[in-house]
Amino acid sequence: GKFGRYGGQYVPEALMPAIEELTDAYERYVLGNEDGFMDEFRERLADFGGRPIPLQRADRLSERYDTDVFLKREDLLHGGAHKLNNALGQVLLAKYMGKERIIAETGAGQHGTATAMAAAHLDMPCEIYMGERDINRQRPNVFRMKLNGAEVNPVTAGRGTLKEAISETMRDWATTVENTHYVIGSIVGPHPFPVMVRDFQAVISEEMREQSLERTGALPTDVVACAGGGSNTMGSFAAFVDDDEVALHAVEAGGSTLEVDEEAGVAPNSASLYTGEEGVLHGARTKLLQDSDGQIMESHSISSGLDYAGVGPELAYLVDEGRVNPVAVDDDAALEGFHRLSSTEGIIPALETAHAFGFLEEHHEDLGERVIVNVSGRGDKDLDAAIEETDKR
Ligand SMILES: CC/C=C(/N=C/c1c(COP(=O)(O)O)cnc(C)c1O)C(=O)O
Repeated sequence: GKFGRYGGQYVPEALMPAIEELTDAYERYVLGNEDGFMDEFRERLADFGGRPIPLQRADRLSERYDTDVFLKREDLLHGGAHKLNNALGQVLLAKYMGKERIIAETGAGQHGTATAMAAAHLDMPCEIYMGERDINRQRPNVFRMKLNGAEVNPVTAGRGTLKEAISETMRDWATTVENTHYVIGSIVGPHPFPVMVRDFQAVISEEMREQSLERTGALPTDVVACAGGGSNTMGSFAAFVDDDEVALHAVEAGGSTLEVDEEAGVAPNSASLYTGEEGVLHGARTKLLQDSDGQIMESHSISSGLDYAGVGPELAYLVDEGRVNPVAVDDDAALEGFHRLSSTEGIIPALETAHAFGFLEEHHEDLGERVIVNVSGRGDKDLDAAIEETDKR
C-alpha cells in the first residue's frame, strides 16, 4: 500500500481490523472479480450510471486554442459528476462484504449525493457528514442527499469543510466497523482506499483511451484534470501512466494566492502538490499544506471540492517522479473558466472543473495537438456561488 515514501496505513489500532477486512475484500472482489463483482459493478455503472460517457470535441475551444480539444463528459454521469463511479463501486462492495450501513464525508456534496444515490439504488441506509460551511455553499446537493433517503450530519468543528468532515466520518467508523462501511470520496486515506478508489475511477481513462484511438487514431498528447483529493485526476490518468508520451496535468486550486501566511496557519489555496510538504493526514503519508511546526493549515478555494489541505499519495508520488505536472489555478481564473465553458460550449461546469479550463486558457501554448480535459462535474450546484463571486469582482 505504498507509493514510494507515500501511502501506508497510519490509523488507530481500533481501525486496523476494519482496514484488514477491507483490504481482503478489495483483493478478492476488485482485483480478483470474485463472484463476478466487477462484472456487476460495470453492468450497474452502465444501466444506473449511464456509461460509457462521451468524449466530445469542443469545437469553439479547439478554434480558440488552435488545437483539438476533447471533453470527457463526466458531468453527464448520473448525479452530475464522476463521483458515482467510486460511490457505486464501494456501496456494492459493502453489500458483498455483508455490511448494513453506509457512511461518507462530502465537501462539494457531489460525493455525498453519489453515495446517497448508490445507497438508495442498492437499498442500504446512508449517513453523510458535511461541514456547516459546505452545507451553506452547496445547498442543492444537501436537498438531493435527503431526497435520496440519506441523513446529512452537519460538522461544526474547525472551518466546517472537507478536512473536518473526513475526520468526523472516521470517528464514526471507528465505533461502527462491524456493520458499517465508510465510502471514502477520493484517493486519500489508509491503504487500500487510494488504490481502490483509483481502480473504480479508472473507467474514465479506460474509455478515454479507447475513444481517442477510435476518433483520432492516436493517444492524446495531454490529459488535464482538476485535483482535490485526486480521484477524477487519477481516474483520468490511470490508463496513460505507462505511456510517457502522454503529458498529465493535475490542476489544483490556487485560491486567492499561493503566498502562505505561516503565522495565521492559513493557506489561501489548496495547492498541496504544488506547495505542500510531506506529512500524514487521514491515515496516509502524502503532501500537505502545513506550517513550519507541521500543523496542518486551513486551505481555501472558491470550490468546495478542491478545498482540502491534502492530496492522494499516488498523485504525490507521480509528481515527485516527474510523471505528473502539478499546476495551480487561482479563484479568478477558475471563475473565468466557468463562464468561458458555459458561454462558448454550452456546458456549465462545476467550479472544481472550471480550474482545468483556467489552466487551458493560461497554458494552451505549451500543449500538444490532442488535448483531453476531464469535465469532472456540472455546475448546477454552484450557480449561486458563481453569481455572487462574479458580482463581487
Ligand atoms: C470527497 C470530497 C470531494 C467532493 N468533490 C470533489 C470534486 C472534485 C475533486 O475531487 P477529486 O476528483 O477527488 O480530486 C472534482 N470535481 C467535482 C465536480 C467534485 O465534486 C465532494 O464531496 O463532492
